Amino acid sequence: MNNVSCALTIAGTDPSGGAGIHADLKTFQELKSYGMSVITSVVAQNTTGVQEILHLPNEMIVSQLDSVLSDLPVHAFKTGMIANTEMMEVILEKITTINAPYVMDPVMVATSGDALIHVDARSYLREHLLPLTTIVTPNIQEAEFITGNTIESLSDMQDAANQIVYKHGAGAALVKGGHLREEAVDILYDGNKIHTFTSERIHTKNTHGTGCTYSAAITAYLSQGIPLPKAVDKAKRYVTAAIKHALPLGKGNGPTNHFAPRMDEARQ
Ligand SMILES: Nc1ncnc2c1ncn2[C@@H]1O[C@H](COP(=O)(O)OP(=O)(O)O)[C@@H](O)[C@H]1O
Ligand SMILES: Cc1ncc(COP(=O)(O)O)c(N)n1
Repeated sequence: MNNVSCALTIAGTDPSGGAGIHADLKTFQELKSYGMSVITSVVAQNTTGVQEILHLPNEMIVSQLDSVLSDLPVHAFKTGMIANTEMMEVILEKITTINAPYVMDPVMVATSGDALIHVDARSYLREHLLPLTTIVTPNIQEAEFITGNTIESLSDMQDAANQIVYKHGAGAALVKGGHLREEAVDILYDGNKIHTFTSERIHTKNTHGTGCTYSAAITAYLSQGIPLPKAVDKAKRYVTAAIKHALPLGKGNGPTNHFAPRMDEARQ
């Protein structure tokens, strides 16, 4: 098979299959990019929350990155959960050698409310990793941390997206308003203009892994050479269908459904 698009995720695990590496690989597969993964932390979690976390030694993270980078092409990559500053430092050194779009999901807290990264690591992420990105995809809470400002309206989201690019050096910023208004509105600033992506709000508690799914879909489309903002537009459709048909599995917040976007497309 020629012209295969290769997408890499660097993130933590979710044995219940809804978030992290698992959501990323399912999304890459559904969108027809070849998926690869480097695991940062093994997370015992499910739809109700996080039970335990084991961080892999930094040497093992580097070793996994070397295994991939010495042997296979990477056409786009994303980072998710990177738990602490030391881990960020070793990952930074390796990813600066990759010549491909970089999507950062600045994961800080899980949908369940459990902290996924050390508080100190947030500043390192903002100061050192953010300037390397092609696009960063913060939710409101993460955008508030990055900018230091409260976000309560669409115009606050636009200001935050602008600031994340101009002041903090991201290539582009997609501020996700999933939790803000009746409609699910996301604001993208790509360095040229503001783009708005709106979908209906779906009344469901099954939103485990939505942020991972969205950023993985953007990564898959970028790996295929689709430019921003088209890649975001297509990814927004993917995640909306995945939430609309989210699976009522588990006792807490159920996972997104990766078969759903394909089914929706087939119906059109
Ligand atoms: N209930 C919902 N209905 C429709 N779209 C949603 C809903 N919740 C979140 N979204 C959308 O899902 C995507 C992921 O956003 P969000 O849930 O805010 O990310 P995170 O998981 O990082 O908190 C965004 O496009 C957001 O607008
Ligand atoms: C390993 C890992 N990474 C990220 C998330 C965030 O998930 P969500 O997409 O629901 O914010 C998670 N729960 N676990």
